[in-house]
Amino acid sequence: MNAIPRIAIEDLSVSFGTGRSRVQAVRGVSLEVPAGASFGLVGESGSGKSTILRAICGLAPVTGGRILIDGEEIKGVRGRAFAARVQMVFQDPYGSLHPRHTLDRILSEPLAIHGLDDRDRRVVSAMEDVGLPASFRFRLPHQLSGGQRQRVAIARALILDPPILLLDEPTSALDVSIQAEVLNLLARLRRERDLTFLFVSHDLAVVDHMCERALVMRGGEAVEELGADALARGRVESAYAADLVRAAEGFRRPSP
Ligand SMILES: Nc1ncnc2c1ncn2[C@@H]1O[C@H](COP(=O)(O)OP(=O)(O)OP(=O)(O)O)[C@@H](O)[C@H]1O
Repeated sequence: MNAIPRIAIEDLSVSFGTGRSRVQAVRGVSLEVPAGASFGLVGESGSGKSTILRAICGLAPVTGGRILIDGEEIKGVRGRAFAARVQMVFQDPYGSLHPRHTLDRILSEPLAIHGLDDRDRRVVSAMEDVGLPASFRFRLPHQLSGGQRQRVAIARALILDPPILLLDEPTSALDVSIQAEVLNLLARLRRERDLTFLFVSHDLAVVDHMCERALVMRGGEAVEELGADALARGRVESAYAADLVRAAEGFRRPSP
């Protein structure tokens, strides 16, 4: 069984700036995510996790390596076809939602851009899928709680029915009591829609809950790849990954 991975990253390098201010954010990182899998990127702040997601979206200066989606190399400006296949959910839903646009407008816009009809039905059904009441349809982002805003961001990411979600610390800005709800929502949506996740978190406990495999990153480099067994039992090889395991201890796992 040598199925083509949904996402493949080969020897990826990303550098910001030039000369003495040059920062090499990602150094020769490779990974493969099969269709329907959830793959974690875990590591301390500044280790290059978000930069990998941005590079996939064409938002970071790639200096080496390749990015492939379903075996096809992705290069240059990402257009509509890419948006229909890959969507990103950011840490801060407040920053990523237009403050003066109602939920209706936020969710309708991608449908209009992609020329999809039946917008009323699609908007209502997208809200339902993420547990938002239909009565919220004409509210503005500031009239919602943090968790509800992140549900809107997830609904917007899924409205074009993409097979891939890139999730950048999607629950880190939320109250601890809300984090588990949003993680469980994401896990349910993945199961129901057979989505593929590339999931960034600094917290190994969250990655353990959400992912079957993960890459531990530090200083832009891949330190160690962890399989399900290593994630579940904290069986890691490097001292750095062991530190992440210790930091994750004590986290109460969200109930499934
Ligand atoms: N636009 C940019 N310009 C210059 N340097 C950048 C830029 N974006 C990221 N970097 C640098 O690249 C490195 C990796 O950052 P990145 O955001 O990918 O890390 P991270 O692991 O996602 O951490 P965090 O969780 O804090 O975002 C850091 O040294 C960061 O300062």
